[in-house]
Amino acid sequence: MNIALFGYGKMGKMIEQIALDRGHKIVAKIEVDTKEIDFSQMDVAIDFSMPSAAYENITKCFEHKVPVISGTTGWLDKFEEAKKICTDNDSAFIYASNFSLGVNIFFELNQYLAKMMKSLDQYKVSMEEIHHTRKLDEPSGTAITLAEGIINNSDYKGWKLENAAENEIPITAKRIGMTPGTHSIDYTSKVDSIEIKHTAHNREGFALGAVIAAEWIKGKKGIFTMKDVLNLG
Ligand SMILES: NC(=O)C1=CN([C@@H]2O[C@H](COP(=O)(O)OP(=O)(O)OC[C@H]3O[C@@H](n4cnc5c(N)ncnc54)[C@H](O)[C@@H]3O)[C@@H](O)[C@H]2O)C=CC1
Ligand SMILES: O=C(O)C1=N[C@H](C(=O)O)C[C@H](O)C1
Repeated sequence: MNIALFGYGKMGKMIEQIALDRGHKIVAKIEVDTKEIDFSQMDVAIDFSMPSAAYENITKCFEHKVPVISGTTGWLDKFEEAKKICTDNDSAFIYASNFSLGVNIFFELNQYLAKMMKSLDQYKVSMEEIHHTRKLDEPSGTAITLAEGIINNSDYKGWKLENAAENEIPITAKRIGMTPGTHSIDYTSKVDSIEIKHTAHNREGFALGAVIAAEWIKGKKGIFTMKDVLNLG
């Protein structure tokens, strides 16, 4: 399959390595905003760029009917517009705040736990995410997906990084060294705590998930999620 990489930083390079190992060809590596892109050879585009660049990269691909796998976080204020442009152009799209298999299982576990905790008022939820010091956005996209998973299955109404109200989930974002990505959710009462945690040991899981998603989307039209790709029901 011919893959175009939008963004050739830490993730772009890791994705290239995995895609080549799986027999794919990299037909473009785009690192800056440019008008001279040849879309004709692309079967799928994978965007791991920057919050400020993702929307334009993704929508340009849709206009050329190139399916997109998007992993860039911090641009979701334009998500609905991007989905509309995908549909209008009969293209295909998967966005995931986290492409790793482990985190996608963790998303399911988080929702299941939130449902069980819903009626237990004595427990208060909180979340912590830790990433490397070069990360541009906070909280992480993964933390936002986790917070939405709790909100959709409980009486919590939102999330906040600081000064969370009683019905909001407090999120602490820490930036430490080279940390690839650690997310934990804690339910604490006066007598005990329950904690679930996912720790990425490196970036390989994110990159493999993105390449698997690219293989899966080839030839499809529409808007999908990693739940579809991984058959998580
Ligand atoms: N969904 C997931 O599983 C994961 C998502 N991410 C997200 O992916 C994004 C990239 O992460 P990293 O590779 O670690 O960052 P990075 O900073 O190492 O790489 C970003 C690259 O984008 C390039 N870039 C800047 N403007 C561009 C443009 N207009 N078009 C194309 N490329 C452009 C930069 O030159 C840089 O090489 C971040 O938003 C991060 O949060 C990171 C890991 C996993
Ligand atoms: O920027 C990163 O590195 C990561 N970003 C994603 C996020 O914001 O959740 C996924 C992963 O945690 C690594």
